[in-house]
Amino acid sequence: MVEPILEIRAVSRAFAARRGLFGKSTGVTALSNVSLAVREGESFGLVGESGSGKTTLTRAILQLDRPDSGTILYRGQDLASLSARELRRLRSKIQIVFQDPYASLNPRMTVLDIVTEPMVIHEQTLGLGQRARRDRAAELLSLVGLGPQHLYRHPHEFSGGQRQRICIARALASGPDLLLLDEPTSALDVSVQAQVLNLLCDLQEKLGLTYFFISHDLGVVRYLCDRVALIYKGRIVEQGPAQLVFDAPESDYARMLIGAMPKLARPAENFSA
Ligand SMILES: Nc1ncnc2c1ncn2[C@@H]1O[C@H](COP(=O)(O)OP(=O)(O)OP(=O)(O)O)[C@@H](O)[C@H]1O
Repeated sequence: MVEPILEIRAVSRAFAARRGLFGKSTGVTALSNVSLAVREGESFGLVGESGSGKTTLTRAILQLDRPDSGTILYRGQDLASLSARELRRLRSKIQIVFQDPYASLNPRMTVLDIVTEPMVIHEQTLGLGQRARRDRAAELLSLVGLGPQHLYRHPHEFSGGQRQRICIARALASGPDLLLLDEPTSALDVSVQAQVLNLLCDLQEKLGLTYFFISHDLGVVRYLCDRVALIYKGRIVEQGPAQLVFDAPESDYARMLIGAMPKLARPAENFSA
């Protein structure tokens, strides 16, 4: 079998007890024995309601937080065993697009500075000089449907959808093969959501990207993802091919989620532009 690009093996993470009402200690188990594998070139959806552990897992994949136990492997390499240099290189291969394109762009920076910033951070790996970085930024903008005339503008001059395109261009700047998409369309109008989702599909096809798509929106996940895992209170309650999970859910939680969203029946109608 082909080695997964990303594998999560039995990852658990608890957070220290907080003092609750009446001085009672309350610990939080954010992730409990989570295992999943993402195959190269696929879109894998992680679906769960607020507080189910999605952000904690994402932070662990990005090495911003360490699990208490378990292993995270990128192309078979245990992230915990990498040297600082190897980790830097790895960070150029795994990038993230956040939910809110308004909050995730520095208003004082030009689009050129925003899109070239990862090229500067990963200069050792990419070896691009200033001129090459500018040319690459223009190429990336064109790839996401913007033009070179946008390079010297600031984020406030763009719509939400355009800002998310800039975020996607920035995420692609270091040449990643795995994109973590953290609710990338949920802050956008529905019509714009469809355009950004279509752009993500096109980019995946053109660049052979793998997507780890984090969402609580089952319609979006059903539209975009090949396989899906449902997470509830830090545990994976069901995972498998998206069609199977949506058409014949096995767990009560999956049935409840899917049953609560009747408009999902024909997702293509909702999203085709
Ligand atoms: N640093 C922390 N300290 C204490 N508890 C935390 C911390 N980070 C997360 N938690 C708790 O861990 C659980 C999982 O949180 P997490 O943010 O991973 O969920 P989520 O699925 O990403 O939610 P959302 O969709 O709202 O972002 C929650 O109960 C949360 O309160």
